[in-house]
Amino acid sequence: MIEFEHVTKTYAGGAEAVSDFSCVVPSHRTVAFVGSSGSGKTTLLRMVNRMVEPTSGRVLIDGEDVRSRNPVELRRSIGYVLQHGGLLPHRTVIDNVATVPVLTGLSRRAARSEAGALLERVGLDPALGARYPAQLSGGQQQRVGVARALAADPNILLMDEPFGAVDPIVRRELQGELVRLQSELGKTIVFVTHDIDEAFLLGDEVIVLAAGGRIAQRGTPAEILSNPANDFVREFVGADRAERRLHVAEVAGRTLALDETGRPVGVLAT
Ligand SMILES: Nc1ncnc2c1ncn2[C@@H]1O[C@H](COP(=O)(O)OP(=O)(O)OP(=O)(O)O)[C@@H](O)[C@H]1O
Repeated sequence: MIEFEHVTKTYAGGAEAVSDFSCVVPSHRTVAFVGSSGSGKTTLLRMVNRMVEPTSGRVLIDGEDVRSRNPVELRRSIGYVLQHGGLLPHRTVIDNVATVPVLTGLSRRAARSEAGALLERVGLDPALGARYPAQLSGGQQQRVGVARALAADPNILLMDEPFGAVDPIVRRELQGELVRLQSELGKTIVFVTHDIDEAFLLGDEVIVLAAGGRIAQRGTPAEILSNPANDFVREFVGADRAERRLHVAEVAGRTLALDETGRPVGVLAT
């Protein structure tokens, strides 16, 4: 479980990027932080692995203040996936995935063998392990990024717009893979995105952020869709969803449009 307790962040010379933010990310669940550019999503995510220190407030993992943890060890114990993979360009794919397990004491041979299995787990042909990152497509690189984040078998995965730089079709594929992986692995995931559809698809709970890391609304996708808290959320949620194969169902007295996976994608006017 991750707890943000009244965290605030003011960067040197800047305005408050996050002000008085509190939330709980329960173990084995995915919480999606969604908001437009500059709403403080990345700042919040990086507080978890101490890449950003809050100006005030604290972040706890399983009840322990992250400030009491050694930052290097903390980062090695948490999976982190970035928009551009963050892969080391001069190392092969297999060695990129094996890096952390080697650092934590596994033999190179054992780490590579594990890395091969992880590549398969994220839907890649292990033969791609011999390539360098630049020799992979954007979608394949993101899969490697996920495999690398899983390599230390972390309880927590931090994902910062991990599918933001790939085309919409590959993006859908990667989202589907993550849903499948999460149902097998049950990690505690904080997923940052500016795409509300992605947040609804992946988040057990969604936190809609306004400027300054202020919470505009939090809830399950169905709660937010059936009852947007204000105009800001209503506008954020109201994108065109006509291309989906939809069906309707009654939830909490409202008629919701659900997509083929049963996820709510809109409220029908009555
Ligand atoms: N190192 C920094 N120094 C000064 N200001 C910063 C720094 N990092 C972020 N900021 C500012 O803090 C605010 C929040 O930034 P943050 O990256 O957390 O937002 P975000 O929601 O993740 O945005 P995006 O979707 O564009 O990545 C922005 O106004 C940004 O300019």
